[in-house]
Amino acid sequence: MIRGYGRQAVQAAEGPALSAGRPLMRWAAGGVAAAVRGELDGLGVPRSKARVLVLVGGGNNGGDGLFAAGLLAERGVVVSALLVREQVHADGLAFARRHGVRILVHAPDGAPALREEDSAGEAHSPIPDGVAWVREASLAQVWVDAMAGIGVRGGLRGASAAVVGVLDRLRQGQVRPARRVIAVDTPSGLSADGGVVSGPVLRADRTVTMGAMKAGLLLPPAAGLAGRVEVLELGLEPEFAAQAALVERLEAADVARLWPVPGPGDHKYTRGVLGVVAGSGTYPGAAVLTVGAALRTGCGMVRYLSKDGAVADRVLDHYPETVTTPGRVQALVLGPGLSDERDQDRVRERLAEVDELADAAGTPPPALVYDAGALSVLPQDPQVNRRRRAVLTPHAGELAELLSARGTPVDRARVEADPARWVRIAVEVTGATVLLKGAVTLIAGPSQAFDGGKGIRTGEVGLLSQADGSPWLATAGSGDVLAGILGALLATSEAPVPLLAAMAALVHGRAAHWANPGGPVTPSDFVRALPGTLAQVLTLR
Ligand SMILES: NC(=O)C1=CN([C@@H]2O[C@H](COP(=O)(O)OP(=O)(O)OC[C@H]3O[C@@H](n4cnc5c(N)ncnc54)[C@H](O)[C@@H]3O)[C@@H](O)[C@H]2O)[C@@H](O)CC1
Ligand SMILES: [K+]
Repeated sequence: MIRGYGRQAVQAAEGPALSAGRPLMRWAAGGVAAAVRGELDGLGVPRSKARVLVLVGGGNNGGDGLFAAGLLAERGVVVSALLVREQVHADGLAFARRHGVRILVHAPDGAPALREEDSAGEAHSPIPDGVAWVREASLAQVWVDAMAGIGVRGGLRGASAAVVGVLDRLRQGQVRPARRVIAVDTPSGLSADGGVVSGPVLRADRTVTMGAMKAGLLLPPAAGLAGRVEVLELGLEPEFAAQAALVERLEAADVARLWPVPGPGDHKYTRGVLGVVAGSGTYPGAAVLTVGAALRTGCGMVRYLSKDGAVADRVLDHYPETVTTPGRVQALVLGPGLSDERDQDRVRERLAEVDELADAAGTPPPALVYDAGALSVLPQDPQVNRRRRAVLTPHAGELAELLSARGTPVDRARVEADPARWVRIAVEVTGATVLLKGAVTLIAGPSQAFDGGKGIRTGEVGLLSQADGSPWLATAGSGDVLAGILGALLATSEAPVPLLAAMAALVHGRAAHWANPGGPVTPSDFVRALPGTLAQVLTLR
C-alpha cells in the first residue's frame, strides 16, 4: 500500500527527526545526486562530458538542490545552479561554491536582467537576459528542478514561472530529446496536498520525493507531470506511519492478500454468482467482453441476463460456460453496451427480477455495478445505493453528466481539473462508491463502505488512486472489461467495495500490460491475459 501524505503530515513527521539533528537534507541531496548520475548513465553521457543545470529556489527545496549540485560537481560533473531567489539556503550555497558549482542569479521577480557570480561568489557582473543560463540549459543533459517543494503557495510566480516558460520553449524547439528533468520532492509549483495544477510546471521525467509519497504525486492531473516517482525514505518510515494519509494506492501485494481465492470447501454457489445485463443490438460485443472478463477473473458462475437472444447466442459462442437462465446472483453488472431508453427499461426489469428472487430466498439484494448506459437509472436516494453496495464506473464526461442531472452542475473540464474533489462529491450525491476512470483511476466510497471487512485495515482514507494501466488501455471496450472484473469481485468478496474497485483497476491495468508489454492491446487481448495476470499477482500472497 502506498500512502500519499500532505504538507502538514510531512512537517509533523520530519520535525522530530530534524530536532534530533538527523541530516535529512544531506541525505535527500545524496539521493538526488544519485538519480542524476543514473540518468546521465542512462543517456550514455561520460562523466567528463556531463553538464547539469540545477534550478534553485529560496527554501529547503533549493537547499536540497544546492547540496546535490555540490555532490555532483565533486564527482567531476560540470554543474550550474540558477538561483531564482536572492536569498537561498546559505549552507547549501556555500557547499555548492566550495565544490566549484557555477552560480547564476536570476534577478528578482519580473526583472529581466541576470548576473553571474565570480568564483569568489562576491562580485557580480551583469549579463544580458537569457544568455548565460539559457545557454547552460541547452547544453545540460539533466535539469534538476529544486525551485519549490512542499512549501509552495499557489501556482509558480515571478522568476520561477519565467524560468519554466523559457525551459518549456527550449524543450519544444529541440529535436534532440536526450535530456532528462528530475524534480526534487515535487515538480515545483505542485502542491503536496492535491492534484490541482494552478500555474506553470516544468514536466519531470522523474521525481525524487523525500521521506514518503506526497498525495499530489498520486492525484491527477498533477501526477501526470511528475514522471516516474521514487520515494527516498530517509529513515522516516516510523514517523510517517503515525501520520494520516490523504490518499492511498494498492500495490500488487495488497491485491494478492485481499483476493478471494477459493478454498477446498467451496463450490460454484459459495464462490459467488454474477449476473450481467449488458450488450445490445447496437453494441453486442460489450456483452462478450463483460462476461469474458468476469469468467476469467474467476467467480462460481456468470449468468447472462439480457433477454436478447441474438446477443446471448454470441456470448455463448465465445463462452459456452455462461448460464443464460435467470436465478439468484450476489452481484450484478448493469450497463456495458446499453444506450437507449429501451435498454434502460430492460435494466430496471432485470434488476426487479433479481431483487425478487433474493427477497423470496431471504438473502440480501445483490451488489450492483452501474456502468455506461445504466448510470442514468441509478436510484436517486443515496441511502438505497449505500445499503446495497452500489458502485459506479463513469469516466469524467459521464460523471459530469450524472452530477449535473442530480442538481450539481459541472462540466467535463472541471471534473478533469480536480477529479479528487468531484469523485468525492459524487459519493456524497449518490451514496455509491465511485470509480472514476482515467489515466489515473480514482475511487472514493461512503465511509461505511470502508468499515468492517474481515479486519482489513486498509482503505481507511476514503480515496484511492490507481495508475496501473498504460495509455494503450484507452480503447473502446476497455471499460466493459473493467466492469466484468469488478462484478466478479463484488460477487465473490465481501471486502469493502472501494478496495474491490481498486483491485479491479489494478488487475485491469496489469492484464493489458501482460497481454503485450509496451504495445497496443485490444480488450479481447487483455480478457485473455486475465488468468495469467492473476496467477502472477497471487504469487505475492
Ligand atoms: N523539512 C526538512 O528538513 C526537509 C525538507 N526537505 C526539502 O525542503 C522542502 C520544503 O522546504 P520549505 O518548507 O523551505 O519550502 P520550499 O523550499 O518547498 O518552498 C519555499 C520556496 O518556494 C517559494 N515559493 C513559494 N510559493 C511560490 C510561488 N507561488 N511561486 C514561486 N515561488 C514560490 C518561496 O518563496 C521559497 O523560496 C521539501 O519539499 C524538501 O525538498 C528535504 O531537505 C528533507 C528535509
Ligand atoms: K521541486
